[in-house]
Amino acid sequence: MTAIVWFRRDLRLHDHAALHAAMLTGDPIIPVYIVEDSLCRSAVVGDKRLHASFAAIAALGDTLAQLGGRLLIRHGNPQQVLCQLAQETGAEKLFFNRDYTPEARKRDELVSEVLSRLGVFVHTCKDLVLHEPGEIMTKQRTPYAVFTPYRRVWQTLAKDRPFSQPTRWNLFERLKELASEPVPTMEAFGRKRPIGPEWEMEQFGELAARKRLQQFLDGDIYTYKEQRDMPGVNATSRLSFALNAGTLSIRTVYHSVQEVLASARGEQVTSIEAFLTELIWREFYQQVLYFHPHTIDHAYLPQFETVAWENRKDLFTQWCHGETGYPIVDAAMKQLNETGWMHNRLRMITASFLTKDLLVDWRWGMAYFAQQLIDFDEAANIGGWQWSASTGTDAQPYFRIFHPVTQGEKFDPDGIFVKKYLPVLREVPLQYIHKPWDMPEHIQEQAGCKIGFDYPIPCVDHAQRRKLAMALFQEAKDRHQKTE
Ligand SMILES: Cc1cc2nc3c(=O)[nH]c(=O)nc-3n(C[C@H](O)[C@H](O)[C@H](O)COP(=O)(O)OP(=O)(O)OC[C@H]3O[C@@H](n4cnc5c(N)ncnc54)[C@H](O)[C@@H]3O)c2cc1C
Repeated sequence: MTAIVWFRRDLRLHDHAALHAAMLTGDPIIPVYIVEDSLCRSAVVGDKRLHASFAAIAALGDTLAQLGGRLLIRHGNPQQVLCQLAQETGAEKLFFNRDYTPEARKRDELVSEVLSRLGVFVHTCKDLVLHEPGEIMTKQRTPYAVFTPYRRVWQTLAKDRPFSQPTRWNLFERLKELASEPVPTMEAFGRKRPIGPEWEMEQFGELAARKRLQQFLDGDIYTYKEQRDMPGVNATSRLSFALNAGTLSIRTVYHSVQEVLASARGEQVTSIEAFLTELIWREFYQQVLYFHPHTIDHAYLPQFETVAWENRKDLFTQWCHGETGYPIVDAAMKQLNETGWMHNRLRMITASFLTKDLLVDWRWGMAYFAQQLIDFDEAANIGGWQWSASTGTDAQPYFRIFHPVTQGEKFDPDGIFVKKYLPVLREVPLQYIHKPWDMPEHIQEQAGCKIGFDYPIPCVDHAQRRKLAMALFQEAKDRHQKTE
């Protein structure tokens, strides 16, 4: 018998549930990745995000080649590709790891149905999370909508251990004879490849992910709690791409952290626990989306579905380009546009600013993040946006609105982050760094930064917009109450 292992958001060989399950059968294995061309051509996926995925696929292909194997690459719709591969090779089993987004579930159900009809045994595994949607429910068997009680239950449950590595790779012997496309390239899809050492292919593979985890465990995890909100310090794990592309498994991360925790003392323990809490948020949002698929483009809280957003295109464009005149917002958007990643505190600040200061619909910002982020994860992105826009589960209340100046002063007190991404502000004295419009003219001259010329005048007045935002939310709430 032969088993196909379909790689998707799990681009690694270590601690891979579906691969492990397939190996246990003792059957020779055909590893395959299916490229969905329409997605690679779609503007919904930006160049940086696409490049990072291609690089992770290439790294997996290289590792398999070093083992004397090969990653088959095929293009097309998954059920057709997999049916054809099963017929071509006589494979009677298909293994893959479960994914929980509405689109992925639809695709996987179809694949399972079509292949089962062909007589192929379809085996799916838990791999993306430690606890799947449905494993943690309230006493009334409803999904949790509030994080803290969800977290409490999550913490009490036993966790799967990482899977052991096979000592011998039993790969399909005619693997090299099977037709395979080359690893997809940016050029093939008419895309621009980002340039610079940080974009080298090896930065995105399994090996790089394991190194990043080790570095984090050797240092920043011990100070995570006090430094995690400071974008200038850059002390978070930066594991989000690896966890979403699956170049690293969540079991490996969790159990490695547990080992570090076992020998930690005092403040270190609180810090490590704060990091673990973030991993729980990741799973919390997976189950929110699973049970509330409409939150993909509708507010979780129905009372805020009809907020009368202004949706001014000019303001949205200024936000996308980092030209709002508020340094912490602009520097954050530059970080996103240049690196494909943004610090969590800044994701909250920019999302709050777009929705509550610019009064632009959260769905616009969410789509922009989805295009730009290399660590894009549908559930986390929806969760983060709806939290910031006050429309989601356990969200920031709509009347608690981030002040873009005080957020900057609190979380980038030395202006290190702002100066890094907005070099035009480098000579601006610290007292003005988060409100450069307050600089007297002679200081603007000394700093080489004329407001309105070298750096924009704020595009809106925060105090006014805050009042307007609160009124719009209140109106939506009142409208909803009347219709109930
Ligand atoms: C508006 C908005 C949009 C977001 N979009 C995404 C997204 O598309 N993809 C994504 O992975 N995260 C998203 N997040 C969550 C968070 O910002 C990132 O996971 C985090 O910044 C990644 O950096 P890190 O790996 O250094 O995080 P760390 O602080 O080191 O956290 C470790 C891991 O925990 C998980 N995590 C941390 N914070 C959150 C969170 N708030 N929600 C869910 N999981 C979390 C991630 O997997 C992360 O890698 C979003 C947050 C907001 C506010």
